[in-house]
Amino acid sequence: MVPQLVFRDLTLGYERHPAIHHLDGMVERGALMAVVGPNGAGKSTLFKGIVGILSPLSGRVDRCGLDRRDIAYLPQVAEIDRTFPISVYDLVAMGLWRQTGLFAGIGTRERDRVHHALAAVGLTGFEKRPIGNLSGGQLQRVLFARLLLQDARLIVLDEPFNAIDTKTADDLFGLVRRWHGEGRTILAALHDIEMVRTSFPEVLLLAREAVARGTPADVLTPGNLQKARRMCEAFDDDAGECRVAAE
Ligand SMILES: Nc1ncnc2c1ncn2[C@@H]1O[C@H](COP(=O)(O)OP(=O)(O)OP(=O)(O)O)[C@@H](O)[C@H]1O
Repeated sequence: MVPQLVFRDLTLGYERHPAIHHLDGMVERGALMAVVGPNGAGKSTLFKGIVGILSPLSGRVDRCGLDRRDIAYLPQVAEIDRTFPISVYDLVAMGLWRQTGLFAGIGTRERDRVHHALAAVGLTGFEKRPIGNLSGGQLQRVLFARLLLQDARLIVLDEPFNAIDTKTADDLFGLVRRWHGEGRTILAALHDIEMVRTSFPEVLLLAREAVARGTPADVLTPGNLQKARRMCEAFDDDAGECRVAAE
């Protein structure tokens, strides 16, 4: 088993208030892991810690030699500023920064790759559209096209299938399967428990700390899901750092 991520007594939070407490564990290289939990369980916070947007309050995330540029991150759609004046083509082309650098020009080969990525998500012809004119599902397709170009070893997807129709979710999950087949490590925060049961080999149930981890059949039991709900409801958002450790 080769680790891709190791959490060592990881505590993450905001303004010294922990949102994720004392997480230990490991994600294997090539894993396809769903992260589930009630609203406010800390899924997005964990992902921000993994990709390095949020520094730990204590403990650490070991990325096992991955460079930041080897990590692709799809934030929740709600976090994307759709008023930003950028076209579909330019947003997708941003996925090439890792290879081309920020200020290098884009040549014919790169242009072809952008067009191929857009074709792969079914958006040929949308190149000039401002992102503000897209539907939610179309924007999610654009963001997946950008991920395609990033060619990352670790792909972190925060609620990638929320508020999109079944066809779009199926199409985009096809890309996730493809990445998994290529040996990339994939983490996805999801609320669709049925999708996790049918499509993910591994799941982490979070409620500010790890409640359970393993196969969907072992983790997604009524007892564990109820426990996670109770733990989230009982959590004190104003708690100081290391409250748990001090108890
Ligand atoms: N920028 C922030 N500043 C302060 N607190 C935050 C911030 N972002 C999240 N939190 C808090 O951290 C806790 C965990 O939130 P997080 O967004 O990680 O949960 P989540 O599991 O992703 O929830 P959801 O399923 O609703 O997206 C919540 O109590 C939330 O209010």
